[in-house]
Amino acid sequence: MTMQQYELTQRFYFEAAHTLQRTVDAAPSRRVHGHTYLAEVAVRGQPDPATGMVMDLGYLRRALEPLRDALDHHLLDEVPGLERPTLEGLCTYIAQRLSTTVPRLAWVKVWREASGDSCTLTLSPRP
Ligand SMILES: Nc1nc2c(c(=O)[nH]1)N=C([C@H](O)[C@H](O)COP(=O)(O)OP(=O)(O)OP(=O)(O)O)CN2
Ligand SMILES: [Zn+2]
Repeated sequence: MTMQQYELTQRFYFEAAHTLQRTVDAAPSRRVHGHTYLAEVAVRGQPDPATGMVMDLGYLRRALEPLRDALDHHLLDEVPGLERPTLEGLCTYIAQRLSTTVPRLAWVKVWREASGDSCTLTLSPRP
């Protein structure tokens, strides 16, 4: 029988400003402007027989709190450790920040509901 894998997810949102250097819509993108972002992270695994949980969601929520604090109402261009203020950069940043505190991270998704833009970073399982 194949081993069953569960994905446990937790979502948060943040409001943030940024500027972007790009060739499409270059002038408005260079100006400081803001978006409402949503981010979701998934942990993959099997429930611990003792608890029935892959991971306690309370633990995951606690791990996400400092991340939200670092991003919400910030100018993303100035957030230490966030190399690019793009959806891709945010996925990388969130994955890196969680890598030391959240085991078995499966993917990180960041999106903007209003425009329908999203990026998902899929993390390969550690050998
Ligand atoms: N690959 C990526 N491309 C773009 C990203 C990104 O994170 N990754 N981000 C942006 C911008 O943040 C930008 O503000 C969105 O611009 P745009 O697609 O032009 O949409 P807007 O709603 O801001 O523009 P309207 O002209 O109001 O529709 C761009 N690209
Ligand atoms: Zn933008």
